Amino acid sequence: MAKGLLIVLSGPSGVGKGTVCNELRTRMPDLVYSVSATSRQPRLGEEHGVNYFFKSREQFLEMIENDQLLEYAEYVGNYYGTPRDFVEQTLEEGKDIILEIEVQGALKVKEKFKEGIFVFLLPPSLDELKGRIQGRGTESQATIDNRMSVAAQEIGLIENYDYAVVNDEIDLACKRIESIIIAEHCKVRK
Ligand SMILES: Nc1nc2c(ncn2[C@@H]2O[C@H](COP(=O)(O)OP(=O)(O)O)[C@@H](O)[C@H]2O)c(=O)[nH]1
Ligand SMILES: Nc1ncnc2c1ncn2[C@@H]1O[C@H](COP(=O)(O)OP(=O)(O)O)[C@@H](O)[C@H]1O
Repeated sequence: MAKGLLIVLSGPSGVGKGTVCNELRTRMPDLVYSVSATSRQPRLGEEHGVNYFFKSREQFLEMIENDQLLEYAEYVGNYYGTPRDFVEQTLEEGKDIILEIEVQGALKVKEKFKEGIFVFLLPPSLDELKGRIQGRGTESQATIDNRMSVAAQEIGLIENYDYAVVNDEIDLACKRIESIIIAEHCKVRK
């Protein structure tokens, strides 16, 4: 059986990765989502095992030690990482899986999975990006400033990606990503 496709969706904080992924879940029910582990505190409404596997820093370090993570990164003071077994198992079963991760982690995945499909989600502008983070109301001003400076560095690494998708409207952004996945399935693999 052919292996599934590994799709990596990255982009700055607040660009709409979570929103786009939620919408894709409805539109592409066969696409599997990788649930990451993190040492950050849950936000209101977030559930363990659904949004993230919430871990203490010690538990997270133990996962690194035991080689349970495909990649991990420290981002604005917290650890985030992709559980390895679930990804490998899903691909072996011939199913497509999407990882929503930041740029350092995406570059590490690229070293291991050259055949992965790397998609960068862009905001229409940096002002719009700041507005979206502020509008979400989940971060303090200091965290927002920090995330904005990380965002500028992240956008500078876009050349490592296969596709750039602007998230101007959710519907359009999802259509672009759906089209990419469909096209990748039609590709002649050499
Ligand atoms: N490297 C890596 N980054 C992750 C992982 N899970 C989530 N992230 C990224 O970590 C960053 C911060 O995530 P989060 O605190 O949930 O904030 P938000 O995505 O900006 O709402 C985002 O860019 C996520 O895409 C992971 O498993 N590995
Ligand atoms: N295309 C869009 N147009 C307007 N607002 C959006 C769009 N996509 C996402 N948002 C809003 O931007 C904020 C950040 O989105 P979110 O999905 O949490 O981003 P991320 O997961 O990349 O940090 C949310 O309040 C969300 O409703």
